[in-house]
Amino acid sequence: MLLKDQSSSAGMDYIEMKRRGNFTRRILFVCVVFALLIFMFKRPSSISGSAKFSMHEVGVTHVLVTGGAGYIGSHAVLRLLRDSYRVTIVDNLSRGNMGAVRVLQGLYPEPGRLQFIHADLGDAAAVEKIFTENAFDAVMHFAAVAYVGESTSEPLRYYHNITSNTLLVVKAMAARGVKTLIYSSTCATYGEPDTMPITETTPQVPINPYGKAKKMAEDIIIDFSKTTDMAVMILRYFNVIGSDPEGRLGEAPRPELREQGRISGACFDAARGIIPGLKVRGTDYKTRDGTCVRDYIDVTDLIDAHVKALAHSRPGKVGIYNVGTGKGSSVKEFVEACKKATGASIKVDYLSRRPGDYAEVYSDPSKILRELNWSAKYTDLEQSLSVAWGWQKAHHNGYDD
Ligand SMILES: O=c1ccn([C@@H]2O[C@H](COP(=O)(O)OP(=O)(O)O[C@H]3OC[C@@H](O)[C@H](O)[C@H]3O)[C@@H](O)[C@H]2O)c(=O)[nH]1
Repeated sequence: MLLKDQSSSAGMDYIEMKRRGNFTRRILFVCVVFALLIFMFKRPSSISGSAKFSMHEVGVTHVLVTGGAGYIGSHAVLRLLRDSYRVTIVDNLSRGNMGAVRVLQGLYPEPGRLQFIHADLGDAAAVEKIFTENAFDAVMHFAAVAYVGESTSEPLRYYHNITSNTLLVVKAMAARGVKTLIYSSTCATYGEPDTMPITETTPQVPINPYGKAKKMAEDIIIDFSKTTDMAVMILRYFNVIGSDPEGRLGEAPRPELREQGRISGACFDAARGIIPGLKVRGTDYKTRDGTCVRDYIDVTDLIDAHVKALAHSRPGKVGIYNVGTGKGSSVKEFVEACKKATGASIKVDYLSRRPGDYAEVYSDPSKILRELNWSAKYTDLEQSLSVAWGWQKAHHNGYDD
């Protein structure tokens, strides 16, 4: 009986152990499945990224940079190459500089790292060919004419170059299944808002053809993105200044466009004595000193925002961000900072208002901080201008030196 009881108890123990073993295996199996599900959902898809992964790690290696020979585009190419991306530049060299491309080629001579294509984005056949012959993972679309004053005297050039060319780029991307677009937009799309600072939900009421053309390009991109799983990031830049802190690249506007040019170029030209003095356009605005107020953002910070935008882009999602410092400086304050940075006594002439200008714009950059963990680091105007002046002094004739 005892024996029987013992054997029966041993049998019971064996059954109990087996039951517990099965139970443990089941729990383990459920845990493994659960862990796998968490891993799959947390892992970014091949095109999108996350804060932890660079786009390169998750699969984006080849970026098309339109306007990569230009001031902002060339700085973007430098950063992308530094971060191990493959880059193709397409530029019609109407405003950009082959000299900038040569600098980049010299820094990254390895075959396959940097390709340059001389083409106009208004040439539909050329654009189609570029997209057919290359497999791009993402496009950073910088190429554009970008002078507010010029846009009022040559509006058709602006609608063609900005709006129509963007349409062709987006069409080509759609045809070839390129799923990530980082678009260079502008604070000029807001026009002259009643309240400051400008948030991304501030109504866009552009007052010059430049701002209107960019707003239309934004609309094209946003409407198209609703019909696809394209990942879109629209960055609305404020006023870009500065240059590569290592002095490899700079801003070299076309000499023939001097009269149309931006305040930074005009200040440097005046400091170098290339032009007799700086023309300040408008002193009767309702601002603290009567001159226009702008939010000056360093190009190094701006490009960092692009890299973060690329990393955070998600299929089927459109992200819209202001890229600025959140601080406004008047033209007079800008000129004072430029005088200190260059050590030159810049002669200033005060003229009437420039057509298309708005009195005051500065950004609320809190959305981009919150969502992309980006904020401007180089917020000292004089410091940014000193860095840019370093390149300007060494390149009296731009990239031709
Ligand atoms: O020679 C000059 C140039 C400019 N200015 C003034 O300086 C201020 C800034 O003008 P800029 O031309 O440098 O810049 P804007 O504000 O017109 O547009 C700029 O910022 C937004 C970007 O998207 C545009 O591409 C860029 O041109 C304006 O008040 C303008 O009238 C001068 O007083 N003299």
